[in-house]
Amino acid sequence: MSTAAVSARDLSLRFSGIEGAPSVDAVQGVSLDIAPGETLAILGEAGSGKSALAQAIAGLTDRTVDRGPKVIGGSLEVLGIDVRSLRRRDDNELALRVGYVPQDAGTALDPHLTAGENVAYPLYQRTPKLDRVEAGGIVAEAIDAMHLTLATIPKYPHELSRGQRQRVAIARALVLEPELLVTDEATSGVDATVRSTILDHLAEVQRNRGFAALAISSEIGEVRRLTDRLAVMHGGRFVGYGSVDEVLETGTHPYVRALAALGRRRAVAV
Ligand SMILES: Nc1ncnc2c1ncn2[C@@H]1O[C@H](COP(=O)(O)OP(=O)(O)OP(=O)(O)O)[C@@H](O)[C@H]1O
Repeated sequence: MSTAAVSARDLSLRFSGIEGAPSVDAVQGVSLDIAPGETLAILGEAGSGKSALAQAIAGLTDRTVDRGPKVIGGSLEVLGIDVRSLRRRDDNELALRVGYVPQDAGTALDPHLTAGENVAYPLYQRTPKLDRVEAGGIVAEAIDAMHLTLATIPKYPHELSRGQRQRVAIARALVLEPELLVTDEATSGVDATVRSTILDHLAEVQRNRGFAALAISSEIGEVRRLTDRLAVMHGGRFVGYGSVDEVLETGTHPYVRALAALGRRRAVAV
């Protein structure tokens, strides 16, 4: 039997407060499974703990990054690795196997590097002496997989549109051919048409490569395009978990009811 891509049991995460601020219990008692090749989408209002969960699943905790969330309870295994066992110095194994597209990833690209150099960055982290021609080929393929033209490669982030920057960030997250892709609102701030194109390209790459994915989204329509599996977060907890229809039809939490009503109104409008 193959190992689950992600397995969390009763997981709780806390941010320690900085400069005297109180700590924040961002995630409380969450359990979830993602099988190899499967996608789980997460919906929830601002501040419900989605990003904290995404960070921990990407292996970014207080042990590996500054101001990362601390696992304070339960367990979290990602690609067979106990996230609690990661250390700053040896966290590379997960970093190289999990692609992470953080919130506002496009804005987080290095402004001093071209799009191509941004995408190549993880390749050189893994293999510092990688042949430049080989790296160029891999970068071109990654750019092309997100349906960006090769003319994008020498451009700097400020010369690209927001949608193009998001796609460069996704290409960068995919360049090492990760076994798991974690996206934190990969299409936020991008207009509806471009959003739809990006989702199609992502789905295409996933079909071809078969990686598992955790996709944080802010929109039920987007979730339906990505997957049939949904978790809904509210106040750090899961208030719905299962197939999209099952969650929306049987969920009793007011936030889930509101989501279901919104979905119905949209369906009527279409
Ligand atoms: N680095 C941090 N240090 C302290 N508290 C944090 C940190 N990051 C997030 N928080 C707090 O943890 C809680 C959960 O935040 P999180 O970003 O995970 O929510 P979210 O659902 O992703 O929200 P959004 O959609 O706004 O990003 C919030 O109360 C937030 O203010």
